[in-house]
Amino acid sequence: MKLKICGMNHNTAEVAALKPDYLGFIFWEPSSRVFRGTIPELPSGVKKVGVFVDASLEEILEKIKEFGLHMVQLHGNESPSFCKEFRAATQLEIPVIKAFSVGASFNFEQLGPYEAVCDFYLFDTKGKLPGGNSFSFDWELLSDYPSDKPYFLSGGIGPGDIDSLFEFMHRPEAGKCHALDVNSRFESRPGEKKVADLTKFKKRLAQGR
Ligand SMILES: O=C(O)c1ccccc1N[C@@H]1O[C@H](COP(=O)(O)O)[C@@H](O)[C@H]1O
Repeated sequence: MKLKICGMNHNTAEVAALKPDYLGFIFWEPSSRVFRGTIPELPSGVKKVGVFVDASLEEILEKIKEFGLHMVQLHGNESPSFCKEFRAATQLEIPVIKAFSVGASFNFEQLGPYEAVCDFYLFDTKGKLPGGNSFSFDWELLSDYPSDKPYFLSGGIGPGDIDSLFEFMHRPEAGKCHALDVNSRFESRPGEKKVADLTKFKKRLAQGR
Protein backbone atom coordinates (compact mmCIF):
# COMPACT_ATOMS: atom_id res chain seq x y z
CA MET A 1 0.00 0.00 0.00
CA LYS A 2 1.42 3.35 -1.02
CA LEU A 3 1.48 6.41 1.24
CA LYS A 4 0.69 10.03 0.48
CA ILE A 5 1.57 12.65 3.09
CA CYS A 6 -0.40 15.77 2.35
CA GLY A 7 -0.50 19.39 3.47
CA MET A 8 3.25 19.98 3.44
CA ASN A 9 4.50 23.42 4.34
CA HIS A 10 6.94 23.88 7.24
CA ASN A 11 9.10 20.74 7.38
CA THR A 12 8.96 19.33 3.87
CA ALA A 13 12.58 18.16 3.64
CA GLU A 14 12.38 16.23 6.93
CA VAL A 15 9.18 14.48 5.88
CA ALA A 16 10.49 13.81 2.36
CA ALA A 17 13.44 11.99 3.91
CA LEU A 18 10.95 9.29 5.00
CA LYS A 19 10.46 8.62 1.29
CA PRO A 20 6.69 8.46 1.11
CA ASP A 21 5.35 7.67 -2.38
CA TYR A 22 3.61 11.04 -2.62
CA LEU A 23 3.87 14.42 -0.93
CA GLY A 24 0.89 16.75 -1.25
CA PHE A 25 1.00 20.55 -1.44
CA ILE A 26 -2.22 22.50 -0.97
CA PHE A 27 -2.77 25.34 -3.42
CA TRP A 28 -6.04 26.63 -1.98
CA GLU A 29 -5.60 30.02 -0.33
CA PRO A 30 -8.19 29.65 2.49
CA SER A 31 -6.49 26.49 3.79
CA SER A 32 -4.49 26.80 7.01
CA ARG A 33 -1.87 24.62 5.33
CA VAL A 34 -1.71 26.47 2.00
CA PHE A 35 1.75 25.97 0.54
CA ARG A 36 4.14 28.92 0.60
CA GLY A 37 7.75 29.06 -0.39
CA THR A 38 9.84 26.68 -2.40
CA ILE A 39 9.91 22.90 -2.50
CA PRO A 40 13.33 21.50 -1.61
CA GLU A 41 14.86 18.82 -3.79
CA LEU A 42 13.12 15.55 -2.92
CA PRO A 43 14.55 12.02 -2.81
CA SER A 44 14.04 10.33 -6.16
CA GLY A 45 10.74 8.52 -6.50
CA VAL A 46 8.79 10.90 -4.23
CA LYS A 47 6.02 12.40 -6.37
CA LYS A 48 4.82 15.95 -5.81
CA VAL A 49 1.03 16.25 -5.86
CA GLY A 50 -0.60 19.67 -6.17
CA VAL A 51 -3.99 19.90 -4.44
CA PHE A 52 -6.45 22.37 -5.98
CA VAL A 53 -10.03 23.37 -5.21
CA ASP A 54 -11.92 24.65 -8.25
CA ALA A 55 -8.85 26.48 -9.54
CA SER A 56 -8.66 27.65 -13.14
CA LEU A 57 -6.78 25.63 -15.73
CA GLU A 58 -4.29 28.49 -16.07
CA GLU A 59 -3.53 28.56 -12.35
CA ILE A 60 -3.00 24.80 -12.20
CA LEU A 61 -0.71 24.83 -15.24
CA GLU A 62 1.27 27.68 -13.73
CA LYS A 63 1.81 25.80 -10.43
CA ILE A 64 2.82 22.63 -12.27
CA LYS A 65 5.47 24.60 -14.06
CA GLU A 66 6.62 26.62 -11.04
CA PHE A 67 6.90 23.66 -8.65
CA GLY A 68 7.54 20.75 -11.02
CA LEU A 69 4.39 18.94 -9.87
CA HIS A 70 4.04 15.32 -11.00
CA MET A 71 0.31 14.93 -10.37
CA VAL A 72 -2.75 16.98 -9.47
CA GLN A 73 -5.50 16.32 -6.96
CA LEU A 74 -8.74 18.08 -7.89
CA HIS A 75 -10.49 18.48 -4.56
CA GLY A 76 -13.46 20.69 -5.44
CA ASN A 77 -16.41 20.41 -7.79
CA GLU A 78 -14.34 20.10 -10.95
CA SER A 79 -16.52 18.71 -13.75
CA PRO A 80 -15.68 15.79 -16.02
CA SER A 81 -15.25 18.26 -18.89
CA PHE A 82 -12.72 20.26 -16.83
CA CYS A 83 -10.75 17.04 -16.15
CA LYS A 84 -10.87 16.25 -19.86
CA GLU A 85 -9.66 19.74 -20.76
CA PHE A 86 -6.83 19.46 -18.22
CA ARG A 87 -5.74 16.09 -19.62
CA ALA A 88 -5.73 17.47 -23.15
CA ALA A 89 -3.73 20.53 -22.07
CA THR A 90 -1.12 18.36 -20.35
CA GLN A 91 -1.18 15.61 -23.00
CA LEU A 92 -1.89 13.00 -20.30
CA GLU A 93 1.51 13.62 -18.74
CA ILE A 94 0.13 14.74 -15.38
CA PRO A 95 -2.12 12.13 -13.77
CA VAL A 96 -5.37 13.40 -12.26
CA ILE A 97 -6.68 12.34 -8.85
CA LYS A 98 -10.34 13.35 -8.58
CA ALA A 99 -11.46 13.70 -4.97
CA PHE A 100 -14.98 13.00 -3.71
CA SER A 101 -16.47 13.80 -0.31
CA VAL A 102 -18.18 10.92 1.40
CA GLY A 103 -20.98 11.53 3.89
CA ALA A 104 -23.20 9.05 5.70
CA SER A 105 -23.87 7.49 2.29
CA PHE A 106 -22.32 7.85 -1.15
CA ASN A 107 -23.85 7.57 -4.60
CA PHE A 108 -21.20 5.79 -6.67
CA GLU A 109 -23.14 6.59 -9.86
CA GLN A 110 -21.52 10.04 -9.79
CA LEU A 111 -18.17 8.42 -10.66
CA GLY A 112 -19.45 7.27 -14.07
CA PRO A 113 -18.76 10.51 -16.01
CA TYR A 114 -15.22 10.67 -14.54
CA GLU A 115 -14.20 7.14 -15.51
CA ALA A 116 -12.57 8.17 -18.78
CA VAL A 117 -11.10 11.49 -17.62
CA CYS A 118 -9.16 10.83 -14.44
CA ASP A 119 -6.49 8.37 -13.33
CA PHE A 120 -7.34 7.87 -9.66
CA TYR A 121 -10.20 8.63 -7.32
CA LEU A 122 -9.72 9.86 -3.78
CA PHE A 123 -12.35 9.39 -1.10
CA ASP A 124 -12.32 11.98 1.68
CA THR A 125 -14.80 12.73 4.45
CA LYS A 126 -17.53 15.28 3.79
CA GLY A 127 -17.22 18.19 6.23
CA LYS A 128 -17.35 21.95 6.53
CA LEU A 129 -14.14 22.35 4.52
CA PRO A 130 -13.38 20.91 1.08
CA GLY A 131 -10.63 18.84 2.74
CA GLY A 132 -8.56 18.55 5.89
CA ASN A 133 -11.60 18.01 8.14
CA SER A 134 -9.72 15.52 10.37
CA PHE A 135 -12.39 12.86 10.67
CA SER A 136 -12.99 9.65 8.81
CA PHE A 137 -15.99 8.22 6.98
CA ASP A 138 -17.36 4.71 7.22
CA TRP A 139 -14.94 2.77 5.00
CA GLU A 140 -17.51 -0.01 4.68
CA LEU A 141 -19.33 2.24 2.21
CA LEU A 142 -16.56 1.32 -0.22
CA SER A 143 -17.95 -2.21 -0.41
CA ASP A 144 -20.19 -0.79 -3.16
CA TYR A 145 -17.19 0.59 -5.11
CA PRO A 146 -18.06 -0.21 -8.72
CA SER A 147 -14.88 0.75 -10.57
CA ASP A 148 -11.57 -0.82 -11.55
CA LYS A 149 -9.83 2.49 -11.08
CA PRO A 150 -7.32 2.68 -8.19
CA TYR A 151 -8.25 5.03 -5.37
CA PHE A 152 -6.66 6.89 -2.46
CA LEU A 153 -8.27 6.38 0.96
CA SER A 154 -8.33 9.68 2.80
CA GLY A 155 -10.06 11.64 5.54
CA GLY A 156 -8.93 11.83 9.14
CA ILE A 157 -6.52 8.90 9.06
CA GLY A 158 -4.36 9.12 12.18
CA PRO A 159 -1.62 7.29 14.07
CA GLY A 160 -4.16 5.26 16.03
CA ASP A 161 -5.85 3.83 12.93
CA ILE A 162 -3.28 1.19 12.01
CA ASP A 163 -5.28 -1.79 13.28
CA SER A 164 -8.52 -0.68 11.58
CA LEU A 165 -6.53 -0.04 8.40
CA PHE A 166 -5.14 -3.57 8.45
CA GLU A 167 -8.68 -4.89 8.93
CA PHE A 168 -9.87 -2.75 6.02
CA MET A 169 -7.02 -3.91 3.78
CA HIS A 170 -8.14 -7.51 4.15
CA ARG A 171 -11.61 -6.73 2.86
CA PRO A 172 -12.56 -7.07 -0.83
CA GLU A 173 -13.37 -3.34 -1.11
CA ALA A 174 -9.72 -2.55 -0.39
CA GLY A 175 -8.70 -4.38 -3.56
CA LYS A 176 -8.54 -1.15 -5.54
CA CYS A 177 -7.06 0.95 -2.73
CA HIS A 178 -3.84 2.29 -4.18
CA ALA A 179 -2.65 4.51 -1.33
CA LEU A 180 -3.45 5.93 2.08
CA ASP A 181 -3.55 9.69 2.34
CA VAL A 182 -2.68 11.28 5.68
CA ASN A 183 -2.78 14.91 6.62
CA SER A 184 -4.05 16.84 9.65
CA ARG A 185 -3.95 13.98 12.17
CA PHE A 186 -0.15 13.92 11.87
CA GLU A 187 0.43 17.59 12.56
CA SER A 188 1.87 19.65 15.41
CA ARG A 189 0.38 22.72 13.67
CA PRO A 190 -1.17 23.14 10.21
CA GLY A 191 1.45 22.29 7.59
CA GLU A 192 3.99 20.96 10.08
CA LYS A 193 4.05 17.19 10.27
CA LYS A 194 4.98 15.01 13.25
CA VAL A 195 7.92 13.14 11.82
CA ALA A 196 8.19 10.59 14.64
CA ASP A 197 4.52 9.60 14.27
CA LEU A 198 4.86 9.37 10.50
CA THR A 199 8.01 7.25 10.82
CA LYS A 200 6.21 4.80 13.14
CA PHE A 201 3.10 4.72 10.93
CA LYS A 202 5.05 4.07 7.74
CA LYS A 203 7.09 1.34 9.41
CA ARG A 204 3.97 -0.41 10.75
CA LEU A 205 2.37 -0.22 7.30
CA ALA A 206 5.42 -1.78 5.71
CA GLN A 207 5.56 -4.57 8.31
CA GLY A 208 1.96 -5.51 7.74
CA ARG A 209 -0.32 -6.98 10.36
O1 LIG B 1 -5.91 20.04 4.20
C1 LIG B 1 -6.47 20.99 3.71
O2 LIG B 1 -6.43 22.11 4.26
C2 LIG B 1 -7.22 20.87 2.41
C3 LIG B 1 -7.85 21.98 1.92
C4 LIG B 1 -8.53 21.91 0.73
C5 LIG B 1 -8.61 20.73 0.03
C6 LIG B 1 -7.99 19.60 0.51
C7 LIG B 1 -7.30 19.64 1.70
N1 LIG B 1 -6.70 18.51 2.22
C8 LIG B 1 -7.00 17.19 1.80
O3 LIG B 1 -7.97 16.64 2.65
C9 LIG B 1 -7.79 15.25 2.75
C10 LIG B 1 -8.07 14.74 4.14
O4 LIG B 1 -7.38 15.43 5.12
P1 LIG B 1 -7.49 15.05 6.68
O5 LIG B 1 -6.72 13.77 6.86
O6 LIG B 1 -8.92 14.87 7.03
O7 LIG B 1 -6.84 16.17 7.38
C11 LIG B 1 -6.39 14.96 2.24
O8 LIG B 1 -6.55 14.27 1.02
C12 LIG B 1 -5.79 16.28 1.91
O9 LIG B 1 -5.19 16.20 0.64
